[in-house]
Amino acid sequence: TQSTRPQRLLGAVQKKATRGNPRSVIQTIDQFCRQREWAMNVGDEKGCILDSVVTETNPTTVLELGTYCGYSTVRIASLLPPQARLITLEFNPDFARIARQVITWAGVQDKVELVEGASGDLIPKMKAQFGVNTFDLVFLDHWKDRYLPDTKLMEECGLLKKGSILLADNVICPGTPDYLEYVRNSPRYQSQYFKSHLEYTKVEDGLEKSVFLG
Ligand SMILES: Cn1cnc(CNC(=O)c2cc(-c3ccc(F)cc3)cc(O)c2O)c1
Ligand SMILES: [Mg+2]
Repeated sequence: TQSTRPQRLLGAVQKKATRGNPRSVIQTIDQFCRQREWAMNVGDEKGCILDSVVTETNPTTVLELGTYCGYSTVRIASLLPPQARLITLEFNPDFARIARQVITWAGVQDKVELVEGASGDLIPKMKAQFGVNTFDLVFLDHWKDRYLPDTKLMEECGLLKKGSILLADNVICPGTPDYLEYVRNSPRYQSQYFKSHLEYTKVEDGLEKSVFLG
């Protein structure tokens, strides 16, 4: 039977990346996506912007919406201080299965909790079921039409505090127009656009960083 692209990406990681070395896992995936097959990881260019936002935020509790193969999960987790934790939500069980193996290969599994399910169902359970108070940083990289409803849901569930950072991928390509309009016009957010390119291409894309003002 035919392998899937995530399975081939995992194969490259297990063949070429050094176990326990997150940077080598990231480098291997980027090389695979440039030389073999494009995949919808945040990628190296936008990944550097993600790294700088993570390090300047120095978060203890991070939420990632959309794990895919775990590329950004590994990127973020590798920058977290020892006690910090990252909860990542993935709807697709096939992606989740691959991501768990990428995360373990990178050796960051102790900082990461991967939860399978729909973000709209899981966000209201964060406090009671996952012991979360508020998130210092949220990385939005899942279905583009879920960015806005899930942001409103996080507000309603009291998961954001004054100073919480939302960092959204793909605000230009594929685009999240309703989300952008909301965070750029709402008095409850201070937003900033980081111009970049769609992963592994010359197409314009970017990250939107929005600070929740409370
Ligand atoms: C199926 N699925 C499970 N999770 C998701 C959420 N992610 C995306 O949809 C996504 C899509 C693209 C993209 C795809 C085709 C294209 F031509 C241009 C861009 C890039 C990204 O960085 C993404 O995050 C989709
Ligand atoms: Mg993306």
